[in-house]
Amino acid sequence: MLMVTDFSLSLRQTTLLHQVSFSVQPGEILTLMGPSGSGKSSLFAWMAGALAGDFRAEGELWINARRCDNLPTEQRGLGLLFQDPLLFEHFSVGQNLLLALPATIKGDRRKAQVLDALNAAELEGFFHRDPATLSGGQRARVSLLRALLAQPQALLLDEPFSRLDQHLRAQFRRWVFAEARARGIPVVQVTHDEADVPADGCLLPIANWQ
Ligand SMILES: Nc1ncnc2c1ncn2[C@@H]1O[C@H](COP(=O)(O)OP(=O)(O)OP(=O)(O)O)[C@@H](O)[C@H]1O
Repeated sequence: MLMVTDFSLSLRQTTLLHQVSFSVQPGEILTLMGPSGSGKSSLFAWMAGALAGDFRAEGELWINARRCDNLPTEQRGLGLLFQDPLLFEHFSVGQNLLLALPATIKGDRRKAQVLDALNAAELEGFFHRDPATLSGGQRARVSLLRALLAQPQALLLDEPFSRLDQHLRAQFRRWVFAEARARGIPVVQVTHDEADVPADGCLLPIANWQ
């Protein structure tokens, strides 16, 4: 389970968010929606341990009963998906995915797991592909595989569907949510599009404070 308690965020003298709390069960999808500039991406950056700039943040982040807000990013166990998936462009698709695997997976099992994941994502034959040659939908799927292969405790989605055309968007969204449910991963997403909110998901409005 992922839980945020009493999260407050201010930027210089301005309070952006005041005591926001939520929890997300395994396989559940929580959607944060709110006006531009209300602090949604900054909340994500704080959860990921990457809040920079002049912000002041308070609150607690718990992931599977472990307090994480004081841990370095790499120890939080979060998978992240953004609007513009960043891949290592000088590595192949397969190498990008191998890098995501935990060190506990050894030897031949590493490549086998990556090949299985590519097959499951209908990307068979893509192991040696140069990321620069991928379509938007293929790149999105590779970025999700990369997040999932790292065996995350929770997934944060910051508008990862918004750059895809409508058909691909619906398809990719279904796939992301199905994977999260099947693996019991709690998901928090930020979106501006109500179509991204699953019928059985929860919606948390983030309003401009004050
Ligand atoms: N690095 C930064 N330094 C200073 N101010 C910043 C920085 N990043 C964002 N801001 C400001 O902080 C506020 C919150 O920004 P944030 O990106 O979290 O909002 P958001 O709700 O995600 O907006 P959007 O829906 O437009 O993505 C905005 O007023 C923004 O201009």
